Amino acid sequence: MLRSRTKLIELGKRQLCRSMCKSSELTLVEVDDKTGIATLTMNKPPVNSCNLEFLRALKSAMKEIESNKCSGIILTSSNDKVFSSGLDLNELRQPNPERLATFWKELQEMWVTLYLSNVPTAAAINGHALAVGCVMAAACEYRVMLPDFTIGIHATKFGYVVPPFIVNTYLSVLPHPVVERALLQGKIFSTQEALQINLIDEVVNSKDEALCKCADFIGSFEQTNPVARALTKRQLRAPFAKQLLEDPETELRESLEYINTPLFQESLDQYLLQLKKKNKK
Ligand SMILES: CC/C=C\C/C=C\C/C=C\C/C=C/C(=O)SCCNC(=O)CCNC(=O)[C@H](O)C(C)(C)COP(=O)(O)OP(=O)(O)OC[C@H]1O[C@@H](n2cnc3c(N)ncnc32)[C@H](O)[C@@H]1OP(=O)(O)O
Repeated sequence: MLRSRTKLIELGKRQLCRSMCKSSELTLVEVDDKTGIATLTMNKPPVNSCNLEFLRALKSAMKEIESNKCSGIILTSSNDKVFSSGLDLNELRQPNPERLATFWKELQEMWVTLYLSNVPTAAAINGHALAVGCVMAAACEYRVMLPDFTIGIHATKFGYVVPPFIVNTYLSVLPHPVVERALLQGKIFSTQEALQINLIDEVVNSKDEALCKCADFIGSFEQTNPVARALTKRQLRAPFAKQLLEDPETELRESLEYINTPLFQESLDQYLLQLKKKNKK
């Protein structure tokens, strides 16, 4: 009882000393004056699907947080049912070649920025986290999730070949056989299942609790040297990012080629129809 009250007081304090840093329409950044932790809230209605502008806003917010010497990043959503629905599928459908290439480069850069961020990163997953939504959470160092939501990469279910950097994000969190089965089945996990396979670290009952846990995780590095921590993280993660760092053009070319195939475009059309139909029922 005493412990939970202390927690609540702590939570209150944290909320009081939170100050606005910089916001765009698509992202909201609040920095806690005391801890230096930045909460980056995704705010692209209705479901935080990642179009070009949103990917840009996310990357730029993360870079800004790093350059302001914040002590860590908590990634979360302003939608209380959806963390992120992944890529905006409209960017992939009958695409304008130039925009698609720019879009895909932004995806690569946003991923590298988050995955190799110098500061500790934590995801407060307060809703469904699908496909690239799951990838963003998995690219963080710590994940805490609310019950009764879903998380996973179901690309193969609707005709997507999973690109290597997405495979690698899973591989840095889960053992190879688990990744293989999950990606080949296009498996979407419930919160409880995600906990069982360690795709997430903890389950909590509210967004405030999720933010608190993430802040505690970031606080656990207080006694470490930030430069040594950042370089060690980079050393551990660089092998998974090697291909994108050294040869982003090949990944870009392969992805664009694939997205433009009739096979991909047809399955995308069907998938989008299903999504819309669901709402008309
Ligand atoms: C060598 C290999 C090379 C290349 C491979 C190429 C590509 C593969 C790359 C990467 C893998 C894939 C990455 C992705 O991220 S693809 C995105 C996949 N995401 C989804 O399938 C999520 C679909 N959405 C949902 O399941 C639900 O919307 C959700 C559970 C998130 C929320 O449900 P809710 O009931 O709350 O909302 P809805 O009414 O369903 O949605 C509101 C509104 O938004 C539209 N919507 C939803 N998601 C998307 C999306 N991802 N893109 C675009 N639009 C989306 C939905 O249709 C609704 O629209 P409307 O009916 O007009 O209101």
